[in-house]
Amino acid sequence: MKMETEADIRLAGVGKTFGSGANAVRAIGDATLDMQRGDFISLLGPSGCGKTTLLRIIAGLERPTEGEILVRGRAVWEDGRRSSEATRPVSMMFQEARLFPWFTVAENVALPLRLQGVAKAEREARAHALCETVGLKGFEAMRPSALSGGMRQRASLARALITKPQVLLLDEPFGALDAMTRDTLNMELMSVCAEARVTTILVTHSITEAAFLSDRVVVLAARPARITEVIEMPFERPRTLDLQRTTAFQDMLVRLRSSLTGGH
Ligand SMILES: Nc1ncnc2c1ncn2[C@@H]1O[C@H](COP(=O)(O)OP(=O)(O)OP(=O)(O)O)[C@@H](O)[C@H]1O
Repeated sequence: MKMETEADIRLAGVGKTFGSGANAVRAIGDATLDMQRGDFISLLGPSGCGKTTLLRIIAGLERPTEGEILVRGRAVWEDGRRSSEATRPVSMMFQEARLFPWFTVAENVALPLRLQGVAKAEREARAHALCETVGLKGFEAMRPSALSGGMRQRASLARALITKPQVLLLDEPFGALDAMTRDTLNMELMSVCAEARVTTILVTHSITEAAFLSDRVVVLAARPARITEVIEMPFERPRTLDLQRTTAFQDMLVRLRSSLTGGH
């Protein structure tokens, strides 16, 4: 069912309890949030507070026990069933690259198109073009085992983008990489998302990363995840790494840290 709504993503009173009775784990309390097309938000919160669960619910990988999620006006879950129509424009990327070792880089990147039944020539052309966009030109024919961790995440990002998603969900995608590689990939991510006006939600443990990339940072309290504050990042775009050295940015980090620790 298509409902009229302004928001690109709408969370309305979303809650999730795993298990029942004495073994019940309340992972998410009552999450309500609207995102417009092209918004970039980060979810920041203590470890185990339910960030990944919230992302999985939006992607349709996990069923909420309460509330509703709309993507572009369509309910992700209806009568307990996932709507593949609602999740079609959604792509998700994980901390580990999850590439298939027996496929080449280009084959891995093209895989979602193969699953959609796109013809080989078009798959290859699009995979090669995207490999170039994410800095993997010349590596298309290699196996993932021949790539560095950063390059594997580039391939993983290309695979997430190949279906031209309108919504991108990122679960600490560069968390395992060194700081320099992470900065580079974050810059590229920001420009790709801005260019295609992709609505993006990033789960991160890094306050700096959240402040640098986002339009708004959603601060979550410890389990069950509850949104305690939504803070605007009023920095002009396009942003460069120099922004991180400014007083305004440093002040924002202090503000975010204080919000994360509940003002203590
Ligand atoms: N399938 C499941 N069954 C039972 N409990 C679960 C399940 N998945 C997650 N949980 C619990 O829900 C809570 C939230 O987990 P989640 O992975 O969403 O947190 P997180 O904020 O992403 O953690 P981190 O920052 O450490 O990655 C945790 O207590 C976790 O143990």
